[in-house]
Amino acid sequence: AAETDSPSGGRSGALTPGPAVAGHVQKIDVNPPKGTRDFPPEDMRLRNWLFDHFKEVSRLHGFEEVDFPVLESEALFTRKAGEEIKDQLYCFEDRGNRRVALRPELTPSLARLVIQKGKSVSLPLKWFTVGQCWRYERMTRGRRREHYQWNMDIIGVPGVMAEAELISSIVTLFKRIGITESDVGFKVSSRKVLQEVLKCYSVPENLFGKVCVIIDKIEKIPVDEIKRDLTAVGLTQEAVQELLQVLSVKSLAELEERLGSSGEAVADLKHLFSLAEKFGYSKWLQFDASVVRGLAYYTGIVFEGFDREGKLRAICGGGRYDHLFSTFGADDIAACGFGFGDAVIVELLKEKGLLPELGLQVDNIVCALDEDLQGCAAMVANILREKGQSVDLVLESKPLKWVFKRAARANAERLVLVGNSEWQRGMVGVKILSTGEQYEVKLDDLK
Ligand SMILES: Nc1ccc(Br)nc1
Repeated sequence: AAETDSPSGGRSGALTPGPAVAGHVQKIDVNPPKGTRDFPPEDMRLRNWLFDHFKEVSRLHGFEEVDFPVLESEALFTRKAGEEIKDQLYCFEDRGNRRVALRPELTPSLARLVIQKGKSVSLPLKWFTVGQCWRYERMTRGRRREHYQWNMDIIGVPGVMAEAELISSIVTLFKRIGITESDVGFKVSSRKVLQEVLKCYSVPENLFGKVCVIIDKIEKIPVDEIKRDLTAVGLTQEAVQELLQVLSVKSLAELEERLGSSGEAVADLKHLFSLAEKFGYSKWLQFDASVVRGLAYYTGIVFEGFDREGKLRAICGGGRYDHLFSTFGADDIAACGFGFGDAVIVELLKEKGLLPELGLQVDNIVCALDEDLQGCAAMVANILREKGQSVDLVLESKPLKWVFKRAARANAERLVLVGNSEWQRGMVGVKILSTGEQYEVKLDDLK
């Protein structure tokens, strides 16, 4: 039966456990909650491989790691701009009657911590985190409800060197995992383009976020719906027309013709593209006036990483958010950042045949040949572990055939066998599994 959320919040369907029948326990549903994932060892190795690259790139760029609770006050995310992220908030009332939410994104938590730290931290801040983010979406669309996001943020730098540095970080990541500029690119624009157009039509500043959120849907819903939604928030037909035209501008030169050279939008974008030359990633960037991103708080440069074959959703996205802090009642601080999810990138690596082969790897299997030598085997394991060697210690009596099979599965370097006669002479048996070479070695010489 199709899985649907029943009003009671339970789930109907073939696998849902029924009530315990008197005398025996009904088998539980061993799958994780709808829209969530387990990470069994082979998936966890891939996740760690990816996250280790995230963290190494952040370290290379001089960023400090931070973290926040996955549970936040709902107030952090209740922006009134019609964002999808708010419609899908995984929120509830806790036992203390507090409105809380599983975070749908990391930037508001980061802003909260920066405000909390206040003058005790010196700007600029370069902070990064990798954290799980949540959304509650009716499973009718069968989409995931959680993913992990790598975020890097620069707080306190108003100039576009900050955005250039963030894009440099992402390019570095792509290169490390074998993705090139022929596989992906970055669409770059600035929300100041929209701001300058809206200003010409005397559209009140407080509508800016809403207009951007509507326009972000331009490739997802019919243009007539976009026009209707823009009109509904109070834009005139002329303003709507001009907005849609400026979004179809094909080059920075054409944008400059349209908006003039004196505006910040053109200046910022020209500066960013010239910095891209210096950073060496010009080939990765393209101006695309239609990029606005779907988060209400962006105020300047926005960018998103895309796959050139056009098969996948955006790989990453980010931009400048210079007024987020004042929405939390604090003084504004110039800021920019990006989010990079753990799902689309893995789909891209699969497409490109770039998934790494990450088998279990252990240095030694240590095995007692007799039940009463288990303690001696533990001593051997200890000696090796103190030398930094990984040891899979066989914990119960097993036939040698089983031990060899486990050693092969663990891709072990060597097998260390603790036998009675050898032990009496202070020796253990060693077998190098790659060559079959076999020898005895004194315990003290084991390394
Ligand atoms: N914001 C958000 C959270 C979780 C997933 Br899956 N996608 C987007």
